[in-house]
Amino acid sequence: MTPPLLDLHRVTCGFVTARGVVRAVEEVSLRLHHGETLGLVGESGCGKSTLARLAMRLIAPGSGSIRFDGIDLATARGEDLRRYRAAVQMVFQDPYAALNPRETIGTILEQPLIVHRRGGRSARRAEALAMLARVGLRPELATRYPSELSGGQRQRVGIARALMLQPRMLVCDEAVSALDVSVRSQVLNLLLRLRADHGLGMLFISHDLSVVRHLADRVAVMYLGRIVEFAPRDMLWQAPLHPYTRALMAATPLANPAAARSRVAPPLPGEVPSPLDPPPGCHFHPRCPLAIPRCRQETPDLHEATSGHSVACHLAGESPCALPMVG
Ligand SMILES: Nc1ncnc2c1ncn2[C@@H]1O[C@H](COP(=O)(O)OP(=O)(O)OP(=O)(O)O)[C@@H](O)[C@H]1O
Repeated sequence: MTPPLLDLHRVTCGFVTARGVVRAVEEVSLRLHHGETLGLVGESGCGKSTLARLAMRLIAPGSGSIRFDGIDLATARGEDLRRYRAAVQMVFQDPYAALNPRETIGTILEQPLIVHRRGGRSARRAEALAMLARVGLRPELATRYPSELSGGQRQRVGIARALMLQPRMLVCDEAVSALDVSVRSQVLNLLLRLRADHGLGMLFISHDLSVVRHLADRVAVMYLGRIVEFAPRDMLWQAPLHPYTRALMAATPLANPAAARSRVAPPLPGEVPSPLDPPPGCHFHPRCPLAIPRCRQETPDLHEATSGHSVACHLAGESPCALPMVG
């Protein structure tokens, strides 16, 4: 059987700080299949970027394992590591910060080919021009500098650069969050088209539910370092099971117009607690309108409530009808 493209198994990652250990990611298990887009949503600080950095092998987990196409990232060496590095690329939130201001767009696009020793000078230049066309940019832009481009054009360059090595997976961390609404939908549509053309797998991280709804096949909802719900996109929007997911949807009118009209679910009260000292039991219990004593003591497991739809909530499995409906 083909292994998943990305396979995280009980991954935990903490950061040691002067004030204690920040538990950024706790026991996260996720599988991303070939060609699939996995959306990862949650409020700021819940561990989304840490998960992206783990998948990019920029940091190593404290425990658990991460495999890419069967390759264990902790022990990968030589050819395996080289293959992984070419196959997994990242698109950043702020393309301006991610592009070298002193290099022309053409040179920026050629850089990955130079690093991976692919092609001669003229072949590289031709590939850079072809990639500009593929992301909807004019060839003249190859001689321009990042400062001469608009935000949308820069993000297209960021995407083009990520595609130069013909990767099999893109990690997009808030890739469209900095863009104006109209440019955002153009870039999202570009990503959709490229995904289809290249058969790309995508880990698509965003705090914006409407963006994830547009793009993702399956969605993982994260809260304070843990996955609290995981489901195919339509299933999640039709029947969100976790009170946190419901509250997030209610707080995002665009993600759920029905919820915007009739706010049955309560808005999200309070702030995300500190990951330096997360609440015991279910991390969400201090903000949960439905919390029962068990939620303060016992960590709910992420379990399959219906086929393909997992949730970590003591109440969701037992009496879904008790939960307020959104929309
Ligand atoms: N290098 C680090 N050292 C210490 N703490 C860190 C480090 N990186 C992240 N954190 C902490 O880990 C937690 C998770 O951060 P992370 O950036 O992964 O969350 P996020 O969901 O991506 O949030 P945002 O959308 O704001 O980036 C936060 O409390 C953050 O302050």
